[in-house]
Amino acid sequence: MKAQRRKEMNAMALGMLGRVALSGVLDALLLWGFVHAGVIQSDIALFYGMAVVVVTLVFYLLIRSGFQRRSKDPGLTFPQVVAALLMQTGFLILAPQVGYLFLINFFVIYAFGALGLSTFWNAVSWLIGSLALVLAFSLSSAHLQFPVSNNLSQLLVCLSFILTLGRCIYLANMMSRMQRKITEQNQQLVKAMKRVQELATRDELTNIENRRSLMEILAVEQKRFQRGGTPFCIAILDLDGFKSVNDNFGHAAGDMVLKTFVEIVRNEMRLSDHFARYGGDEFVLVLTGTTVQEGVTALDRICAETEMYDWSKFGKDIILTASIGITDFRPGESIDEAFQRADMALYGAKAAGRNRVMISPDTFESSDGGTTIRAF
Ligand SMILES: Nc1nc2c(ncn2[C@@H]2O[C@H](COP(=O)(O)OP(=O)(O)OP(=O)(O)O)[C@@H](O)[C@H]2O)c(=O)[nH]1
Repeated sequence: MKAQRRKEMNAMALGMLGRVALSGVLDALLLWGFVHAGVIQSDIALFYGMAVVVVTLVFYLLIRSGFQRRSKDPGLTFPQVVAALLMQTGFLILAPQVGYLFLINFFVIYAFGALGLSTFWNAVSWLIGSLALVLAFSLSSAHLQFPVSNNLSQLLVCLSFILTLGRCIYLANMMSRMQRKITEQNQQLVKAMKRVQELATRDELTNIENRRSLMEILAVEQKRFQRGGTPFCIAILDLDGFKSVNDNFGHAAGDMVLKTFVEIVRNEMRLSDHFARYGGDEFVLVLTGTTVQEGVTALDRICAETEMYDWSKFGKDIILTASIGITDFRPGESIDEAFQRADMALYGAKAAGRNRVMISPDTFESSDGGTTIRAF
């Protein structure tokens, strides 16, 4: 993976170097035009062309050698910027007759640098460029010219501006494409993180909270209870005879039953309640801000809805009911203690004939199909 990434980085760096070389060749051709227009000597154009070839070759070999792979600047952007600045400054001093051409190249060089350099290294390259300019102006400002003395040189000046603008726009466009790509990657990352979070906290089959998430929810509710005394109840819900659905109609039918039961509960619970799959056909409802009596009313409705539901669409003659044990959370106790009480109440509901809500032992009440009865 790392080797692949390095290969990609190297290919990108070489691609960029190719573009820089092409830019240098364009300048060499323009200079050749100025030779024909009688503005400069041919050796300046020749020398410029050779400098482009040598600098490109040196950076090509350096990037290919891979010695910079582990550095923060694997594409050698900073050395390339400095080399280009010094080269333009050198030719500004050597050929001030076409000095404007080397000066406007500074814009292209800094646009190139902005693609890959940090703020610090951009500032350093700006400082180096500024010092080089001071040197160049102090040595050759008296001879600096804007060569528009004949038609050909006018045409070449116009062409050089067009090409420079084109190169700046090209680099700016590259930058905005890179930014778009980064934005897209960030969005994908956020999506992936959301998915990971979902996988960690959601039950895959029913898309409600899973056991792990339930424990976190209960810990939060416990703290809230300890701080402000906001009451909450824990109810454990279990389908009666669910195993026979699997055995007689297959796992897929069993899955549909579980999903449907979740929908029944969701229709009856309040938005502030939490619903989790504890495992298999066992579910937990955390009823917040609710007393046991209030909770029982909602749970009775769940029992009634489950009993009335037409389960036969998942398998001939399926009849399903739910047993539920409920307890309130009490001061000073642990989640485990409350949970055990709810579990005992569920056990009581099963033992008392199923299809009912049973309130935890020391509350001494249960219900049967909506009718509250004493059971403990
Ligand atoms: N289809 C399906 N079945 C599951 C899943 N997870 C657990 N089960 C099955 O659910 C059944 C739960 O067993 P029990 O709790 O004994 O089922 P029951 O028949 O409802 O028993 P009682 O609660 O005593 O009425 C087992 O057969 C498990 O294989 C699941 O994700 N999908």
